[in-house]
Amino acid sequence: MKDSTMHLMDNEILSRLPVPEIREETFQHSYKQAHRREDIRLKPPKLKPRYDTNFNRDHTAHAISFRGDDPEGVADSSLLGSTYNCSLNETYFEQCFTRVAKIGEGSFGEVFKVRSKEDGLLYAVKMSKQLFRSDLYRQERLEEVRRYEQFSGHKNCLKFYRAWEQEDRLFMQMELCRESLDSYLQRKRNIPEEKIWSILLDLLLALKSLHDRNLLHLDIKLDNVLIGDDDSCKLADFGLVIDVDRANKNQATEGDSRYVAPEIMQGNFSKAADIFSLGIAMLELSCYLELPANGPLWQQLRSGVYPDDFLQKISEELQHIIKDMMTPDPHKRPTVDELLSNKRFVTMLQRRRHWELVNNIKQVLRKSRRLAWSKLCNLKTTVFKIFISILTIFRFHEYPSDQCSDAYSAPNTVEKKRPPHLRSHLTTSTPTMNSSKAKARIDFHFDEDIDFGQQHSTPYNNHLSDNKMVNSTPVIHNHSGFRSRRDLTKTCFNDNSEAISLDKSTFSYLDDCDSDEIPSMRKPLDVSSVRGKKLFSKFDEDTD
Ligand SMILES: Nc1ncnc2c1ncn2[C@@H]1O[C@H](COP(=O)(O)OP(=O)(O)OP(=O)(O)O)[C@@H](O)[C@H]1O
Ligand SMILES: [Mg+2]
Repeated sequence: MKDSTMHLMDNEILSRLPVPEIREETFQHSYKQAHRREDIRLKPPKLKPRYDTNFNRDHTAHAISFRGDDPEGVADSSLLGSTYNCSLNETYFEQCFTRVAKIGEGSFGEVFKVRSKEDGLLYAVKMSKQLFRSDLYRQERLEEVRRYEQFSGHKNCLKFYRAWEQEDRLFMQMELCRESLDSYLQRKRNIPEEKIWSILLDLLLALKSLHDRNLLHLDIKLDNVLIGDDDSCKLADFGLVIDVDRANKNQATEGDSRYVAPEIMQGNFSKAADIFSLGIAMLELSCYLELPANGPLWQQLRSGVYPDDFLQKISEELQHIIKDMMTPDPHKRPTVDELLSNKRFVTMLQRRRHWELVNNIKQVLRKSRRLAWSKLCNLKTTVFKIFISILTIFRFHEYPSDQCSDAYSAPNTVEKKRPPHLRSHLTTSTPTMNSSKAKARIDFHFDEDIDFGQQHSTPYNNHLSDNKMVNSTPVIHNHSGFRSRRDLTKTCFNDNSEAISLDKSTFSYLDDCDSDEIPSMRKPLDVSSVRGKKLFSKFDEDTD
């Protein structure tokens, strides 16, 4: 009886909400990378920039800022600091930063951890993946700069330093955060409820600053929340932010389908859509639930059917607030102010204010310690370089040369007994830098000698057979019920979207790696978002 009722309810839900039409490969950036060469052959040549400016003809970097009078947001190079010499052949990025590592990638940008040559501190630089192909595309990217500048002063929004464009690409220098909330969840799995309340409060405060200005974020998800040095959560990725008054389906772009509010499918954009996304993100965070990207479970979560067995783990108070935020009817969802007036948040805010001074002092101390350490590191590096130079002069030391690799092919040499050596030239998927220095060369020691060319995707993917790529947004074909993220940690998907189990032997080359750590190890370079995917196709058909 119960089954048939559920069945009827499912059918009713299915007829009510359009399902996002998302094909598997839209989630699989790595998949796209693997087929990149063929793609290039079939595609017409890339469009040349069409916008009518003279800025990049001379390849000089130009600062972008909306803080001045210019509504176009274009400022001169003086804002870029004194270190930059535009007559040199190197880009501003190369001249002023040392690239430490690639820390993230989304649908629009690649993010690098860098050290500034100006002050020796670490920052994050987000570089747009695609060249500006049109004025509109460039304006859209620049809009993100405007929003970052607007919210940079808020404690719970990502701090922004400067932006510039060079060679038809946008660069943004931002505070470096420890990790995203998504990778934090992947690492911790069971986050204490106290912490979840604190995260929710941080994000509500960030969202309030947007909603008070009549702006919508439209891409709230765990991947777009970063954890700062002071342990607070910061809302990031303002690429889809839009004014409520302009928010209709022609101007706005919907975010990740896992977090999208149901009414967005009807082209109805409002502040309530952000509340829904935050609510479902909190459900994922507190219950470690794998959010579906489409299908019946996607429908259920948007129709007032909640995964009660998962929700049992958390207090009724938290359950209640999450369910409220996920109410299917956008008009019945609480606003940010209503949520913040909850007694619990009021008490938490009072306590925070009480400790504000102590926390600020702690933060200043931490920053000065880091600054002193980075100066010390610079000093150590200089001393070491001088020492090596002296040794080289007296021929006690030789710099490694490319000839070294020949030793591996020489028979009966000592080197042959070394562990097999894999050389991979990792470059970004967007080779912007002319200088060969820009290509980070990384050597890995794995089981076999493999050279896999110049793709940027994570090398361990290549140990799996072709296209068994793992992505942070896998398409789930199991509709039997809600799943914990834990269930997917040892699963990846093959060409036919069939789940394949990954056991530790698959990753045997990761010798001392605990199998539980596998997912987080392969996570960082995955593309998390399906932003910009057209979800309206069904709606469009219906209305046409
Ligand atoms: N300041 C930062 N510090 C640390 N990591 C960062 C920072 N900015 C971005 N990242 C990492 O890089 C990833 C991609 O960044 P971001 O979301 O800004 O790019 P995007 O292309 O706009 O993404 P999306 O696909 O969500 O639209 C983030 O999910 C995060 O993991
Ligand atoms: Mg993002």
